[in-house]
Amino acid sequence: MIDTNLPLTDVHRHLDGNIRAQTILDLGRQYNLALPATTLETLLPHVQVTSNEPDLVSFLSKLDWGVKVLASLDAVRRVAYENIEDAARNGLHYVELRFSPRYMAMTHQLPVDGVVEAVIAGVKEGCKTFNVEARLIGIMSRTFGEAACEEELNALLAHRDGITALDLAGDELGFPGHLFLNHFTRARDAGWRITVHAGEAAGPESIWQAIRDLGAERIGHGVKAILDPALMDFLAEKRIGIESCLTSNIQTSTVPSLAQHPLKTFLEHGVLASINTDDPAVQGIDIQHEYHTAAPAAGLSPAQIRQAQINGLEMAFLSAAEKQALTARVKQA
Ligand SMILES: O=c1[nH]cnc2c1ncn2[C@@H]1O[C@H](CO)[C@@H](O)[C@H]1O
Ligand SMILES: [Zn+2]
Repeated sequence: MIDTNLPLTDVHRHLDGNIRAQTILDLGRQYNLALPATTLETLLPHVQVTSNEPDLVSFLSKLDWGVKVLASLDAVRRVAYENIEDAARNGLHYVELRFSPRYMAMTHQLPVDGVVEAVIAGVKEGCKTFNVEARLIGIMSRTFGEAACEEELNALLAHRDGITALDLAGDELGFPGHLFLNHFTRARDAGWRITVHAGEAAGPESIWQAIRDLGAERIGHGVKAILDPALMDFLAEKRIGIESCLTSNIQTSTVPSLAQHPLKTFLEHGVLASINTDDPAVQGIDIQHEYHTAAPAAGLSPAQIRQAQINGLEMAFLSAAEKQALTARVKQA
């Protein structure tokens, strides 16, 4: 199902939603932290989704143990490095990793800009070791409000050259996009690309708002676009990328079943949509599962799955020359 002559990408993957359970155990021991369990088997239900959660916010609480063990900047560097190792193991040639530095810093009061620096360093080292190409997307966690997001943005801007784009994630219903207009103006002024989690918990108006007011060139999830025919046309015409995450949308109860997922309709409508993971370690999935199991269950034909793979590269926050170079490297291999 995956075309091995084409780059395999994942452009929607949370670095801090992809901390290995084994690493949570290791760091808990290393820093003498109280964890809810002491073996991998008994820890898993606390750090992984075992059955679908009733809503997005319940799902998101599953990420908390991963960041609670980040007791030092070394720990942050380790999880960043392991994210690249995992990407390589999953067969990814290119990955965009997004992370919320203030969320990662919160439990142990790490310096937020230090977290940004440690993530950049760990990813850079990983890319060299594992021959994976990566870009970083800074997340503002909307769940903590406008002031916290400003702090988060300032820390990201302190390392602006190591960051490619800005995103807004967390509780979409509780903290709508209009609260963050100034934040996104600053991000665009810094020359960053923009993607926004929208139309996951809230409706199509949230997607319109992300595009028109926040400057989003891509949308995370965008599931609710299906409810608005004018928006569907607009997305297709303007080549706005939709970062679909199939299994995630089931686990958050955003979509009742894969058979009812709108990705197939997006592709039929000519929308630039791709297949991505979201929070693979928390979800207990990887990109291979999304292509080989979730996509067929969502009704995608082999040709549509291939189109989604092509779209993933087109949507990537890379220059045309960088995309060409990546394609050439994969063909040669
Ligand atoms: O599927 C999702 N939808 C919305 N926000 C998410 C999702 N997965 C993770 N985060 C949020 O992203 C930040 C960590 O990178 C956290 O704010 C987490 O709650
Ligand atoms: Zn996400």
